[in-house]
Amino acid sequence: MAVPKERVVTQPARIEGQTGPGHDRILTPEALVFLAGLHRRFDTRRLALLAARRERQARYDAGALPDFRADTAEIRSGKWTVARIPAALQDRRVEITGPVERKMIINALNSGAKVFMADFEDSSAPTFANQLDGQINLRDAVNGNIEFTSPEGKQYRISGNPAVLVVRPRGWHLPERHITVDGEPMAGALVDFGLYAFHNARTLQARDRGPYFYLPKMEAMEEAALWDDVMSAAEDELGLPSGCMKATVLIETLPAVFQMHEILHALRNRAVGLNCGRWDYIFSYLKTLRGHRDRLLPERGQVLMTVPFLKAYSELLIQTCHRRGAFAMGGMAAQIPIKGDEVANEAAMAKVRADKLREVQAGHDGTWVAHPALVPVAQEIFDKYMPSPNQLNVERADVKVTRDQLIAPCSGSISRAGFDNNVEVALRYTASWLDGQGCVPIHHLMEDAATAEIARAQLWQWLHHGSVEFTDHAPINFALFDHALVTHTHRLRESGLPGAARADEAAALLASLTHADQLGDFLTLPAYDRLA
Ligand SMILES: CC(=O)SCCNC(=O)CCNC(=O)[C@H](O)C(C)(C)COP(=O)(O)OP(=O)(O)OC[C@H]1O[C@@H](n2cnc3c(N)ncnc32)[C@H](O)[C@@H]1OP(=O)(O)O
Ligand SMILES: O=CC(=O)O
Ligand SMILES: [Mg+2]
Repeated sequence: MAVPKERVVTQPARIEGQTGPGHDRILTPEALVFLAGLHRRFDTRRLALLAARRERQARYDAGALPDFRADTAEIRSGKWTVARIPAALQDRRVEITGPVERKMIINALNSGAKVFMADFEDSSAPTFANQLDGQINLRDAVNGNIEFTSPEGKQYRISGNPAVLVVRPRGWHLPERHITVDGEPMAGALVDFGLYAFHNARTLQARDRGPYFYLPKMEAMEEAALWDDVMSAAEDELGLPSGCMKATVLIETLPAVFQMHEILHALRNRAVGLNCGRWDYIFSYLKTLRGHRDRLLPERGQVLMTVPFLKAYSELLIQTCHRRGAFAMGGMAAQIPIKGDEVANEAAMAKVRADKLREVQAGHDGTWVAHPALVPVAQEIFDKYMPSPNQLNVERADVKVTRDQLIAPCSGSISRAGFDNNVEVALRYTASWLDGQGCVPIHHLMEDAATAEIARAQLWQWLHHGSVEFTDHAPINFALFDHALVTHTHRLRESGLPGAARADEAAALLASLTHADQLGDFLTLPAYDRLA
C-alpha cells in the first residue's frame, strides 16, 4: 500500500526504547523526521541488496567461486579518478580507532593521530544507550565542548590540534529496533549516519573539517551506490554542497575485493580511499567459502597479512586506489601495550612495527592503531618511509593479481591451543558484547566483533567439514568443543572479568551457532536479540 504523501514528508520516526539523560536533544522532532525520510526513501533498496547477498552466497555454497564482474569491465578499464580530496584528509598517516565512549573520544582526539575513526561498528555493542550516548559525545566533540571527569577525579578535555573526526556507522545488515518508521525497525546504518549528519554536518562543513565517514562491510558496488544516494539526499535536505560528505570504504569482504574499482566509481564524487579491514576480510573469506572444503583456514595466529591471499588483497587495493587518485589505507595490528612485562611488551611492539613497515613499503598511505600508545610507534615508521603526506604517486604497476590469488587456499595447521583460544575468545567477546562492551583486551590482543567472528567461524568450519585434524592428528570433534566451552564458561563466570555476568547466555548462543548446520551470517544478529 502506498504511503500518503504528507505522511512521507512529516511523520517522524518513533522511539520504541528507553531513553536516558540528554537523549531528547539527539532524538529531536526534526531529527526524527529526517530519519523517517531516509528510511522511507532507502530502506526497500537496502533490503533488496541484503537479499542479493543471500542469493550470491547460495551460489558460493553450491560450488561457485567469487570473480570479477563481466558487466562492469568498462568501469575497471576506464580512465577516471575520484573527486578532489579535502585538505583535512591529505595526510592520514596514523588513524586511531575506538568506540564512541566519552573518555575514549577525548583521548583519541588528543592522541596525536591525524584521524580518529569513531566507531559505531566492530568495537560497539549497540545498546540503545551506547548509540545515543555516542551521538551526544560526538556532537559535543564537534562543538568543541566535550569534557569528562573520571570517578577518580581526572579531568579530560580537548587540547592542541585534535585528530580529524571520521565516523563509522553500522553496516547495512544491522537493524536498530528501538527506532521504527511505519512499524518497521530502521537500519542501524541509517540511524547512526542520519543522527550524526543531522546534528553535525552543517557545523563541520562551516569549518575546514567536513562530515567524513568510514563505510563498513559492503559486498557490492550497488551497496556503495546506495550510500552515495543516501549522502546526496542528506546533503540536499541539510542544504549542504553536493559531495561534501566524504567516504572511505573498508574493503573487508571477499566479494568486495572483486569490485574495488566499481565501489570507488559508485562513490567517485565523495570517495577518498579504501581501507584494508583485514579482520572482517578474513571472516568474510571463511564465510563466503564456507562450503568449500579445500579452503579451510589454519588457526587465527597463522593467518597473517603475509599469507598469499591477504598479500594479494592488500597489493591490489593499493594499486586500485592509486590508479583512481584515492588513498590506500592499511589496517589494524591486534597487539596492544602489555603493562608490567617489558619483554612481552617489546615483542608486541615489534610485531606492530613489522606490520606498519610492510604497509608503508607496499605503498599504503596510512594505517590504523587501536590504542594511543601505538600512535608514535606507527608514526615513526610512516614518517621515516613516507616523508610526503601520502604516496599516491606509488603506482604499483608491478602488481598483477589474479582471481585465483585472491581466493588461494592458505596452508598451515591447527593446534589444540589454537582451537581452545578460539573457544575462549568467541565466548568472552560475546559475553562482553552482551554486557554492552564492544571491544575488549583478551590475552593482550584487541578483540572486537571482527576478530571474534573469525574465532567463531573457524570453529564452525573445522567442526562441520569432516576429518579435520590437529597437528598431532587427533580428530577435531564436537565433544572437544563442548568440553572447552563448559570449561571456559565456568572460568569466565567465576572470574569477574568483563562479561562474567553474561557467561551462560554467551555460551548458549555460541553453542547453538557452532552446532547449527549452516554458518550463521553474523554473530551480532542473534546476539542483538539478547543485548542488554
Ligand atoms: C577490526 C576493527 O574494526 S579495528 C577497529 C575497532 N577496534 C577498535 O577501535 C579498538 C579500540 N581499542 C580499545 O577499545 C582499547 O584499546 C582496548 C579495549 C583494546 C584496550 O583497552 P584498555 O585495556 O582500557 O587499554 P588501557 O588500559 O591500556 O588504556 C589506557 C588509556 O588509553 C585509553 N585508550 C585505550 N584505547 C583507546 C582508544 N582506541 N582510543 C582512545 N583512548 C584509548 C584508555 O581509555 C585509557 O585512558 P586513561 O588512561 O585516560 O584512563
Ligand atoms: O574493520 C576493520 C576490520 O579489520 O574488520
Ligand atoms: Mg571490520
